[in-house]
Amino acid sequence: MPPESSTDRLASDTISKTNADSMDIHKTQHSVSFVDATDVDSNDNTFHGSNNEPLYLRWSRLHKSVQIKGNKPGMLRGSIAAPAPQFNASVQNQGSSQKIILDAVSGYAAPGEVLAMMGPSGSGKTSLLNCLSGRTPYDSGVVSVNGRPLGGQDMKRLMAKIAYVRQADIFFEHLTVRDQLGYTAFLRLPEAWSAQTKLSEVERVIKLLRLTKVADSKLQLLSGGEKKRVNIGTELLTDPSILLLDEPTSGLDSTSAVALIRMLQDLAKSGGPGTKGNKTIVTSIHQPSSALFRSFDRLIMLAEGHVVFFGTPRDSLDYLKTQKVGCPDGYNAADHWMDLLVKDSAIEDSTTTVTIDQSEDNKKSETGETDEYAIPDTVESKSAGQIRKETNHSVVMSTRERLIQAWDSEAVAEQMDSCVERDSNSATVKDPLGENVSKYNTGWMLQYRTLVHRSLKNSRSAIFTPINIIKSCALGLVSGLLWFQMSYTESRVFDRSSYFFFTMTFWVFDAMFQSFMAFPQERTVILKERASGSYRLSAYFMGKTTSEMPTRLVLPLLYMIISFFMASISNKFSTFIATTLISLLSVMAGESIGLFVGATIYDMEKGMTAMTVISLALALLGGFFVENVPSFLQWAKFVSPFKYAYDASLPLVFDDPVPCDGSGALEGICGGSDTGFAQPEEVVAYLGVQGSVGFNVGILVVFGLMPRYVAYLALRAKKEGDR
Ligand SMILES: Nc1ncnc2c1ncn2[C@@H]1O[C@H](COP(=O)(O)OP(=O)(O)OP(=O)(O)O)[C@@H](O)[C@H]1O
Repeated sequence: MPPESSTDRLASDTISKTNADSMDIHKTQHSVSFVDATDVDSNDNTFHGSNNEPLYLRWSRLHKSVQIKGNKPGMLRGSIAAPAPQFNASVQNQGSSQKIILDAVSGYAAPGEVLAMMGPSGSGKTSLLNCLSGRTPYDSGVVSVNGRPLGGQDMKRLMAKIAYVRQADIFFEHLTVRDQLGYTAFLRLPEAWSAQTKLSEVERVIKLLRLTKVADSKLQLLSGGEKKRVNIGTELLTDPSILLLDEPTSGLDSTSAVALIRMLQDLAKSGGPGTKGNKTIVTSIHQPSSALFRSFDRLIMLAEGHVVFFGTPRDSLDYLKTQKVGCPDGYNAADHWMDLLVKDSAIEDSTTTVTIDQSEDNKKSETGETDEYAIPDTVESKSAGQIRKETNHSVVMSTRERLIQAWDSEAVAEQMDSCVERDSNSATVKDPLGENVSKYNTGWMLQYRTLVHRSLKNSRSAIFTPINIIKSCALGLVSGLLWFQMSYTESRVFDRSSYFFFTMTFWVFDAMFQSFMAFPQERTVILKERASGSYRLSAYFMGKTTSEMPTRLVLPLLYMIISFFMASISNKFSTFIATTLISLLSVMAGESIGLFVGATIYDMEKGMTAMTVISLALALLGGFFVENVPSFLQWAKFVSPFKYAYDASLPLVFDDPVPCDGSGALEGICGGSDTGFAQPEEVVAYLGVQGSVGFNVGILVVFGLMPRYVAYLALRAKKEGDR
């Protein structure tokens, strides 16, 4: 424990003030809850009863650590690539080590307030938000909502009730703003609500976030700030009581950043038009301007996973004074905090000094704001510069560590515990997450229908692009010309079979790579949406499979229409239909393999390598290129979908006797003669076809389903926030 000092007094003053605030809000909260409870519409009790109630979020002694794998010495790593040991102490550890990313973190966020989370990069802001939102587990500690400590199952339900706006704006970029919000409304608003009500909610959010002008623009065309607002809007649709935001201002110019934070502050106070109750807002933010810094209701300062301050911005400045590191006049308070807390090897090792006066000036000129603390002349600027000069590494290190040491986390934790205990003993406390045990607001069927609709729209724009249509037509034309008007005779038997091998190979490859490439992008959207309890994975998978099928199949169909008749593969229309269906089935098999690789291998580069090896190996094993596959590899051809697509097509094409023409192509059957016929079954056997058409089609169906199912299981095992 730190020695009794003015620091301690200030910390305990801050805490008791905090507690007093917490008590006040807490008192009012019960009366609000009571009014809300009586005001519930009979149709939507699971929703309004839980989501609109002001919620008090507290956490105490949160601890989280992760396993860090040590670098194994490799040829390169051991020599050139490894950093010099003196610069990177942790890398020296060859085995795995434990890294503490949150250590005894305590605090609270109250309804009607914006809590700003600040700290240098890597201080644990995202990790804390992830834990509070239920996205990632923590090792120990307590998170409570309205005095109810949350267990593992509660955390799952909490995920659906807390809106969490992550740093990255992840959407299906082909959709418009209205589509994005509309689909979210249908997936996440209570099923009992009418479509009209859901659409009016969408319009409310569009208006609230000033997105009217871009409502019908595709997301890929929006600016960074507009995308961020859509991201926030997507979460606000459910009118959540708690809104967590991870650096919502990153990538925004300072004017938009200020506007966004002001909007959040309004939202916290009023709940926004058409909503009930105040919102509890927690946002992480990087170095706001002085004015913005002072406008937050409360701050939590983090450094290396420790809390170094929790309280109001004004108190934070007093606190720093007691620590003898007060913010100099004319200096941005947020920047000052950051200077004290930052641990950057580049700064520590540097002998030159970066002047903060400049960054401050830049900031002010960007925002056009006047700093309330600013004292316009050089005397003060100079003293700020001098202070900055003191921030050589020894001072930075000792100040940060001293601040970590000085903060009495246990006192905050004890206050949180006593509030939780008092609340849980209260007779009026009810389950803040509502009685609904499911984390979904909608049933499987509605989720499936909505996702089919969205996927149809999305895949139509993503797959059915002009460039893909041109590709299919051009390839059809080239193939048609290469195999142009083949006669149905002995000499063209191998050309005919090679047409099918090429066709099946190309379309399986194409589907494999397309679905593999599409998946990493889609996977992040799915993980994000699933983390907020939008839908079941099975609904998504079924929706994707059924909706993308028609669009994915149109392209091979175009190719077949052009090439089949140009090459004169057969003059029977039924053969055209049957072989086209088989090529479509092989596309489904290829897509399924692509999904499997995309879902199981997270790393794009590794996935790409795996795809290349798998696809080429499967094509080679198909039996077309190597006639005499070594006996120990004979089994391997049975794992190639190309083989089944090829074997299923040939009996359909060679269904009439083939006239011998003396070319010797079917030497073993025609014997070099130009009279007589090779019987269909003899031809297909000569070409090495195995199994009946039905059997090969059946195996193709299995290929279309099995890897897809494994991909589903792999995706199920992944959680949002996994790194
Ligand atoms: N799963 C993990 N494995 C290894 N390290 C992790 C993991 N999760 C977090 N960390 C580490 O924990 C620390 C805190 O990370 P976090 O993302 O919470 O920081 P942050 O304050 O949000 O940073 P930034 O402001 O740059 O986003 C970082 O050093 C990060 O590398």
